Amino acid sequence: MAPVPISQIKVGHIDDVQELRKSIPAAIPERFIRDMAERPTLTMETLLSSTDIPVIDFSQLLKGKTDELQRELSKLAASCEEWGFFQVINHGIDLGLLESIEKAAMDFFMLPLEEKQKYAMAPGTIQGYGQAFVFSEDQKLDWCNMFALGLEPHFIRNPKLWPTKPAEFSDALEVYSREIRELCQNMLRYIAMSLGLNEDAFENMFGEAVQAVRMNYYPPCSRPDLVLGLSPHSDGSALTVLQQGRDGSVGLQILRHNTWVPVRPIPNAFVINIGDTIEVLTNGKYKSVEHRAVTHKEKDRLSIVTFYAPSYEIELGPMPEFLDENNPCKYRRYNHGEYSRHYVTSKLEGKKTLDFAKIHTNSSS
Ligand SMILES: O=C(O)CCC(=O)C(=O)O
Ligand SMILES: [Fe+2]
Repeated sequence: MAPVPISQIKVGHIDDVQELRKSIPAAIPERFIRDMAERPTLTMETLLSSTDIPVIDFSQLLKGKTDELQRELSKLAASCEEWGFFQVINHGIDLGLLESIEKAAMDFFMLPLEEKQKYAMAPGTIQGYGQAFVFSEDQKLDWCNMFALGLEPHFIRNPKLWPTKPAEFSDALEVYSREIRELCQNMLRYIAMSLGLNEDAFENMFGEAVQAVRMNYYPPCSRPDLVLGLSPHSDGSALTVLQQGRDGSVGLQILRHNTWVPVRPIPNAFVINIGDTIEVLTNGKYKSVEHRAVTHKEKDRLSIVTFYAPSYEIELGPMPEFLDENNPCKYRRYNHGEYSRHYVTSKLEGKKTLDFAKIHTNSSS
């Protein structure tokens, strides 16, 4: 998340969805109502019939040079190639930490609006409380309140946006983000191995990696069939780690073979997905898959999302290992800081942000 000073943006009035829900529970202002083509289908049938995203057992990856490791690496390769998403179980992160960050996030969202607005996200920026990615008055809004903070390296932090309430918030976030950083580093090592690369290939390339967190709170919505919790997008990161609140609704959906597939949460597991950076580096072998969030009539939902990305300074493009006569180069080389800036100054619109790097050939779509 590069700091982007944008002054001339007119976003119009943005209703706070929690306040809307409290004052007029049935109201859905026009700006939240999606065009027909974007409205979600939310049948029980979809939920029951769809295949679950793959599950990776992290404890199997830790097994050194064994058959178990090889099996799990093959599963990881297939998950990244065919799904772009997987859930990670037995990740070894203390469950107490997951609970404490969930509580801190939830307690923050439950504070009075005046308190949360002390940390308001300025229009066109992406840190603080509010709705990110809104750049015009006619843009549709998401049924979501967000609270986002830059974490690493420290220069991306804005200390004024770190809340003093709840009192445990900052400490919980510090401890949590250290553990998640390590998980990201480990996962990138295994992802490199699953590609037949040197295990340090990504870490060596990334420099001092950028890490940010976004907490998304989706209150219940009286017409979940008309709105989206979060617009379709791919992540601008290398890797994203998502923790879902306990007892929340099923809300995350991924686009697979042109169908929106719900991700059913496994208790205490993380959902991990490939971001745009890995798609570019692998020349599209591993894909950053489009996803969105939907809302629920009675239940609310919380997600705590960590984005892990290369340092802004690095230049990247497809690695030579993924190029040959059958696999022509699909992306140009670019500076990652520039891509980050492009990402955070564009509205969420499917995989459109990656057009920034795509080389358009006659045969490519
Ligand atoms: O809340 C979710 O499940 C999706 C969140 C997400 O995709 C994001 O924050 O980038
Ligand atoms: Fe996302």
